[in-house]
Formats: sequence, structure tokens, C-alpha cells
Amino acid sequence: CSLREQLSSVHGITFSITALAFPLKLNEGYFLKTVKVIHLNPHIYIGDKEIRTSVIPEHKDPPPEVGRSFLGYASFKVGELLKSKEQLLSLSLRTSDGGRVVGTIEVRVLKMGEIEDGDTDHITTDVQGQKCALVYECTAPESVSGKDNSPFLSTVLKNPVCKLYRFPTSDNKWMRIREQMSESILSFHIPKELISLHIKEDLCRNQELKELGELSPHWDNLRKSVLTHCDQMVTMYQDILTELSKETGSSFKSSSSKGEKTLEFVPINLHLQRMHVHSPQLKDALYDVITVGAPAAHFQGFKNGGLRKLLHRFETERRNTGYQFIYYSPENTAKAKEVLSNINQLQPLVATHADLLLNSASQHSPDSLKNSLKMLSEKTELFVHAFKDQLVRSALLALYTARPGGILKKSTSPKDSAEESSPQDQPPPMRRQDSIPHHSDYDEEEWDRVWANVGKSLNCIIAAVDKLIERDCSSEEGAGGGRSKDGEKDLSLEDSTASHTREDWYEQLQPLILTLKECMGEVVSRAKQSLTFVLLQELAYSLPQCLMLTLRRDIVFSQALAGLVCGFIIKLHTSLRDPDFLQQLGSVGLMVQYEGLLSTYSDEIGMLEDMAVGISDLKKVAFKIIEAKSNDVLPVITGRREHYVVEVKLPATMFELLPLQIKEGQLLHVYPVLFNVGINEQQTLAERFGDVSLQESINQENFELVKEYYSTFLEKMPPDYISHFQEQNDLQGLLDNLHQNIQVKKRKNVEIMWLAATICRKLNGIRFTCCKSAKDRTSMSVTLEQCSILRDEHQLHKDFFIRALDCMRREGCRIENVLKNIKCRKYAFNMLQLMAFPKYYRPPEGTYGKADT
Ligand SMILES: O=P(O)(O)O[C@H]1[C@H](O)[C@@H](O)[C@H](O)[C@H](O)[C@@H]1OP(=O)(O)O
Repeated sequence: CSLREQLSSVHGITFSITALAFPLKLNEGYFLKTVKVIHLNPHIYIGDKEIRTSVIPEHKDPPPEVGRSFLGYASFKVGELLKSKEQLLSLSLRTSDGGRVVGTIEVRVLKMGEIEDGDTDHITTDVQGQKCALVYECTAPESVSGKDNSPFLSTVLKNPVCKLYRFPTSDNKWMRIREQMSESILSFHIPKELISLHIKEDLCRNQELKELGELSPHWDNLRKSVLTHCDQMVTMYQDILTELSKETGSSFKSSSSKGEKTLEFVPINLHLQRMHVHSPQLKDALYDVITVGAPAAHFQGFKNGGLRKLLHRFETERRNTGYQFIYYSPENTAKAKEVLSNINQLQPLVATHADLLLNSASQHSPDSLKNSLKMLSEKTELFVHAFKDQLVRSALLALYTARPGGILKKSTSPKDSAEESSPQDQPPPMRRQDSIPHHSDYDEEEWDRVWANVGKSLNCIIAAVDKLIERDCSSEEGAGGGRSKDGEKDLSLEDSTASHTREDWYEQLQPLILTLKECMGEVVSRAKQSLTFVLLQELAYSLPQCLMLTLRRDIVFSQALAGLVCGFIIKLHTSLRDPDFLQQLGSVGLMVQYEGLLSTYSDEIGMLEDMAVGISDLKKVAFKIIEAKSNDVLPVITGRREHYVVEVKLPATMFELLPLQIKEGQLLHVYPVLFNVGINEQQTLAERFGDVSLQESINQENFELVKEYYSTFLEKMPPDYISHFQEQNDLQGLLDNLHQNIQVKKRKNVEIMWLAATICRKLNGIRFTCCKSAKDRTSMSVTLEQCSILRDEHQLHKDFFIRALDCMRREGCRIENVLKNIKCRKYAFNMLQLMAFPKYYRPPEGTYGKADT
């Protein structure tokens, strides 16, 4: 510290000195291990001025072990070092009496990160001797106003840690801050839900593969091999689920467990980080950030990169390798899964409505019959519509050629780029587009006939119902409504007519319903088989690799989804009384903004590649809010890999507050975006010797997504709201600024994160901050964000900005987070690392150091 103070007064040279003070070459095990007790005291000169560097404050007596552990002195002139050819001095280390040489020490110039930009006023943000205003712990998680932790939220959030602070405002009043950090049982609940769904989906697909019918030997062998692997995968998912189910009541996976196989689906160190501000003359305000380790497949590792690269490479290879299978584009494969899922849902639905119609017929109730018919017609139309896809036709043909004896006799020229011919028992040639075959003998119209029969039989039912109702009316009129002339009911006549027509209605409709079901069965069986054949192609290429990629994607998605659901529920809960928010939720959807602090160097490249795909996959999720009918308010997930619906349950009193459409089950969408800025020493290396293009393209792509979201927001929210919103917020200005910052290619441009976070908060979105473990860098970032908000929105006294920041980092929730993860109260940074960090991301002295992470 004294060195820093002295150096900072020497203009122009501080940078080199700070850089010099720490990287004394201590990378040999011996030195590293002993440096703490050696008290290596080189004398540093600036010009003629000698500066002592010592770990022992000059005014204090050396601790007793110094005599035993003191190794030696060395001194040098900075000028000499700077002038030296290699920027390196090799010095003899002498005993304290200046006699014996006890070793050598190398001193070299090292330029790191911001230090190079001349930003060297201090290594850490600590202001020595200036304690923060006030901080104390509180056990109960009550809010400043005592309102924001309802029993509902506490069913999801667990083990809160709370800290209270008091900081002065610029007009010398006090603001009170409650910082809260809670873990969530969703960390485990969502992965379990999701894995169960994967098992269900995969079992169903495996069954459909088995039911594909007779295939020619080539395809049959392929199917057998696919089934063997797929069954193994299901077993693996089942084992993981069994293991996870043993973790009853768990709500936290520590950073040190990130590589554990059985916990792979669980997000790392997931927490709600909340700041509740109560400042004089201003409204109370809540600021939430979900902090979580970047969703990534740590157990599988990053040797070959992460999902973004792996998926791209896999798809390119698959497209270019016309070998033993038919190539369907990812879009077509996804469509096949969608149609299959629609069929599986719609067929039983149509069957149910058909039975309800018969039920109405047997009750002889015209109104009920009309209603049942309406429902049946609607569902049957949806059913018919589900098959209206060229893919079903081409898949039928492909399957036809794969049946025994179904060899292609001649190829026709492709109708469009998505349909080319492909001989089946021999490897097809290389092709870049979908290689769907054609067959001259194939009767395409047969499918049309089968398909049209569903519509035709529905029409028959409609006509029959109309006729029955018509006849019923006229017979009632003819019979005088069953009344005698004097107005008395002629019971005997009514009874006989009723029993006759009741029997008639049921009997007349029943065969028609049977025909409809048969026609549907025929369509379903053909379409299902053909689309399952498309899925077989997806699995056929590079089988184990394909399944490992699916597993990796499932793992990453599960971690991302757990965080999202947690964020969504908290956001919904805190904004339930805000009608503008609810309107935005229903009509625009919610922006979910992720701040990534990963470096684009070494393993973290792979993590970032995983994270980018995991977050982008969240687009496939929609939320639905339902009324809780019991004490079980945990969310339920339905759907399949291409599309999930998360049902969030709200207690009746809260559910009542929702707009009608949402109460009626409107699907609520989310718009995930990710901005990443690496800040550590690894990022310095990436910038110097590596590649930052991954970060650049992610930021660029996601900026476009934010822009799109904002235009939808402007379009869908009411004009009055928008004009008020625009008066209050210069969102366009922020967007332009963000865009410029993304374009400018400045090193460690943390402005990008601040702007993206501000845009998200202004647009009522959900904030996330992530690094590898959500422990060290994340803690620096969220505390900085909190203090910046206090400064910009709550008039924190400017002299207290750094003190508040240090105070939060030293004594706030985040150091507890570190403790909770690694059982040690130290951020896992060393001096060298911190020198590379942007200034405001450095924790105070004494809070960081070697930690066994
Ligand atoms: O929470 P993180 O910032 O991902 O923790 C890092 C830390 O930044 C780094 O300095 C340290 O060397 C470790 O790699 C930490 O990661 P762990 O996952 O090991 O906690």
C-alpha cells in the first residue's frame, strides 16, 4: 500500500512499477511456496529515490518467523530494468548482512490488461482505513418494508443470506440497503422434470422406431444399431434421474461439484441476488439478478469446444457425407418431430370428442349434440391440417423405397432443391441439400385419398347430425310438441318418439364415428411411420457422436432452464401488481438478458460455446400461468425437445390479479439474449495471442435480437404507454451506444455489459450474470452493478462509491457465496490476475488470494 501511494505521486512511471512490484519471477515451486514467509524485500529505485517494497509494514516489528525465513535482499534500478534488452534483470539474492548469495531472482516487466492503458492508481478498489458506513447481518429475510417475501416465494427460494447497509446520499442523508441472496429448489426440481420428459420422449421414439414395420436389410440393420444406442441412452438418463431423486430437498450445487456426472443437469451455484433500496424521498426499489455458473457440460469437457462449434461441425459433416442414410435438413427433422408430436396429441383428442358426440346422441340432446359436433369439427380440422406438409409426402415415399423390394427403378429430376432421388440399398452420392428420394411407381395420390377420407367422414357426420336435428325439429312440430289440443302433454306419444329417436341418433351416428376413427387410424399409422423414418436418418449418421451431442445439449439446456424458470417466477411475483408489466408479458413477452464474463481463451471458449446455444435454446420455452389447486406450487413442464411449456402455479389470490387472457392460459414467451465480455487474465491472453471473434459475433448477433425485441415492444404496447416510456427513457440512445461499443472492438469493454443490463432493466426484463462458477467474477460484477445503481438511481454520495463497493465485497452476501462454495472466505484471484481485471472489478485487499476451488 505504501508503495502504491509513493508510486502514484511519481508521474509517468507508476505503471511500470506496479507491474514490477508483483511479477518477480516466482513461478518455481520453491519460491512460490515460500514467498509468504521469506519476506523478499527488493529495494526499488526510481531515479535516485529508493523505495522499499516489503510485505512487513515499515513501522511494525517483523513477525518472529522472519529471522528464520528471511531469504535475502536484492536491489535494482527501474531504469536499468526498463532499458535492459530483454526487459529482464537477473539479480543475486543476498543474506541480510549483504554477504552470502543465497539464490537468484529474476525481475521482468510485464504489461497486463488495463495496467497497460495507464490505469494504475491502485490494484484493488480498496480505500485503506475507510470503513463502510454500516453493515450488519440479519438472519430473517424480511424486506426493508417487510413485504416482499411472501410465503409463495419462500417455497421456491431457500437459505437466504441477508446483509443490511447504510450509505450516505449526496445530500447527506442515509439510504438503507438490504442485500439478499437465496438459493432455489428449482436448481434440482427443473432438471428432474426435464430428464423425465426426455425419457418419455425417447422411449416413445424408440417404440415408434420398433413399430416402423418391415424394412429392407440395410435399413433394418441401421434401425437395430440405432435402437441399441438409443436404449442405452435412455438407461443413462434413467440412472441420472435416480441419482438426482436421491437429492431430496437439495437446492444448491456448489462450484466445486461442477464436474460431477450425476449433477450435470443441475445449474452451478444458482442464486437470486437481490438489492432492496430504501432511500429518503424516493420510492423503495428492488433490483434482482440471477447469478449462476455459465450453463456448460463440464463433465464432458471442452477439449473439442462447445455446442456452438460442435453442432455446426456435425451438421456440416452430415450434410456433406451422403453415406448410408438420407439427409434431411435440421429444419425438416424438427418439423418431423413437431408433426409427430401434434399427431400424438390430436388423435386422442379427436377420439375423445367423437365419443362425446356419441354421448350427446345417446342423450338425445340437440344442443349438446351441436356443441359436441362443433368441438369435433375443430379438432378434426386441426388434425387434418397437421399433415398438410410436403415433408409427410416425401417421407412416405422415402419409407416406401426402404421397404423390402421397394428399390428405386428410375430417378426423376428433383421437384425442388429439397427433393432429390437417392438409391436406397447402396450409398447415395454426396449431396448438400435434403436427399429425399423419388419413385416412379409410387402412387402419391394414395396418400391424398387416405388423408382426404378423414375430411370426408367428418362431412358425413356433419350432414347426419344436421339431418337428425332437422328431423327432430319437424317431428316435434308435427307432433305438436307432444302436446294435446288442450295443452296437456301427451306422455305416451312423447315417450315412444323419444325412445325411438334416441336409439336412432346413436345408431345412426355410431358407424360414421367408427369410420372417422378408422380413417384417422390409417392416416396416423402411415404418417407416423414415415416421419419416424425421417428421425431414423437423423440418428443414423455418426450415431454415438450424435447422441452425445444431444446429451450435451440437454445438459446445457437443463441448467439454463432451471435459471430461467427461477428468474421468471421471481419476476412474476415481484411485478404482479404492475399492470404495464402484465400487459407487456402477455403481448410482447419478456426479455431475458445474460451477462457473460467468460474469457475466449482455453476451456472457457467451450463454455461460452455451450452457454450461447443453451441460452438461445430457451426460445423454445413458453410459460403458462395456472391457478394452484394445492400446496404444491412447483412448476410443471410439458412438451418435448423442440418446444416446452412451463406451467407456473399461482395461489388463487395472486392468480386473480392476472389479466383474463393470461388466466385463460395464454402462452407467454421469452426472448433470451447474451452479451459476453471476458475480463480476466485469460482474456488478456486471448486479446494478445488468441481470438476474440466468438465474443464479437455473439455480441453482434444478440444486439440484433435486442433491437428486434424493442421494435416488437414499440409495436405491441399501447401508444400512450410508449410515449410516456420514451419521455422517461432514452432507449434508442442506449441501443445506439451499445451498438457503437460492440462495433468499436475495444479491449475488455465492460461498458457493453453495463449498457445491456441497463437496457434490460428499463425494458422490465430478467437479469442474469454468469461466469464459470458464478462465484468470483460474478460477485465482482453484481456488486459493481448494485453500487452503480445506487450511485445513478439513488444518489449515493460519490465519495462513498468505492467504499460501498468494497464493503459489499468484503462483508456482503457475495463473500458468503464464496464461503458456501469453497468453504473459504476468499475470492479466488491472485495479484497477477487482478492486475488484468478492469479496475472496478478488483476486490479489496484481504478478500482475495489462494483458494482451493
Ligand atoms: O467464479 P469464477 O470467476 O468462475 O471463479 C474462478 C476465478 O475467477 C479464477 O480466478 C480462479 O482461478 C478459478 O478458476 C475460479 O473458478 P472455479 O470454478 O475454480 O471456482
